[in-house]
Amino acid sequence: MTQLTRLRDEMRQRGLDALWVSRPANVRYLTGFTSPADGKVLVTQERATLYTDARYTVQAAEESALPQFIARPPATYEHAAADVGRGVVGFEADHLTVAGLEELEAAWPDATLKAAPGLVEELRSCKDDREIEAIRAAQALADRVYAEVRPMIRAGLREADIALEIEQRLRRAGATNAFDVIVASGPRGAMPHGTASDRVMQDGELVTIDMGACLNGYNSDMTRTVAIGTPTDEMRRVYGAVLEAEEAAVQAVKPGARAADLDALARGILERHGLAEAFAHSLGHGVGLMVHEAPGLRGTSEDVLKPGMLVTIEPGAYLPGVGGVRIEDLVLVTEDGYEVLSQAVKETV
Ligand SMILES: CSCC[C@H](N)C(=O)N1CCC[C@H]1C(=O)O
Repeated sequence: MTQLTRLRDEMRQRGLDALWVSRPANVRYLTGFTSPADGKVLVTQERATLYTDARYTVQAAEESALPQFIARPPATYEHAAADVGRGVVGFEADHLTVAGLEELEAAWPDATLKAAPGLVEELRSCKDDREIEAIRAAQALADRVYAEVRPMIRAGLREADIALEIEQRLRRAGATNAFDVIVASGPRGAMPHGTASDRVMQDGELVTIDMGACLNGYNSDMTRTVAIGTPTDEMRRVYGAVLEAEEAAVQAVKPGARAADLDALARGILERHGLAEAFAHSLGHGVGLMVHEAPGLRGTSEDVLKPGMLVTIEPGAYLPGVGGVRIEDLVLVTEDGYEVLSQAVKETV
């Protein structure tokens, strides 16, 4: 079943005659258009039209098989009005701004606009073979770059030197950073989003590297924590606890597993090590056209894992003023279990 066919089924079930798609990752998913921030899609049961402007006339025609209408609002909305008519039109309430909604209401006075959050995101959460191969390739590149850069993580270099090496190598290979590289050394390891700073790394420290490649629009995401020299007994103990939680959660990945249960499994292990408070975020998230997408692996999630989902498993422990550890793998949910896509070595510290 194609993406549009699946989407139309969902729209029927929700009583939508049309869907106005504004979130860039969703626009890209449905159209293949690689500048989706400047595109929108109107999907009905009969038609799907990509709307973009004249800067993209050639590009959109090259990239998308969908019919295109090149214009800017209000001409965009005037054209779409013919398909919208008096129907019920879903909009992406978790993306469209209030001003954007007001524009649609003014342009389509006869239509009924209805919040339809998460419709395309739900479809995107299960990847097809082409998408899985794209993410596999992004992760393989990230693994290779990590292996090349790992020997450079030593006392006397700045965190930023490591991030720069990673970014340059990804770019030479035709990719970009999926997000600003996190290089958090020593006490900065207590910052889960500690993007690389000018701090000079020192002997006896742990260093957390969280990196991803974005290749052909698809992302990877992986974290390793490594030691420079010999870290303190306390940090070695924390590392062991995080590794235990990470491996247990990975091994529990399978179709039917509840995301909330996976989070609780990892959290329970860290709690037994006295690190419940130190695990300051959720266990993981889906990865695809966006670095963070469905499913959410957190305590409040109602998501259940299905084959084709690609998720991170990334428990961490953060001790303010002391340091931190995070270990993250990118894991594919298979028909009968899981496959770990991230292959970078996990070191003993
Ligand atoms: C800014 S993107 C961060 C990527 C990273 N692997 C990640 O997803 N996380 C690091 C801390 C927890 C988790 C998050 O929820 O941001």
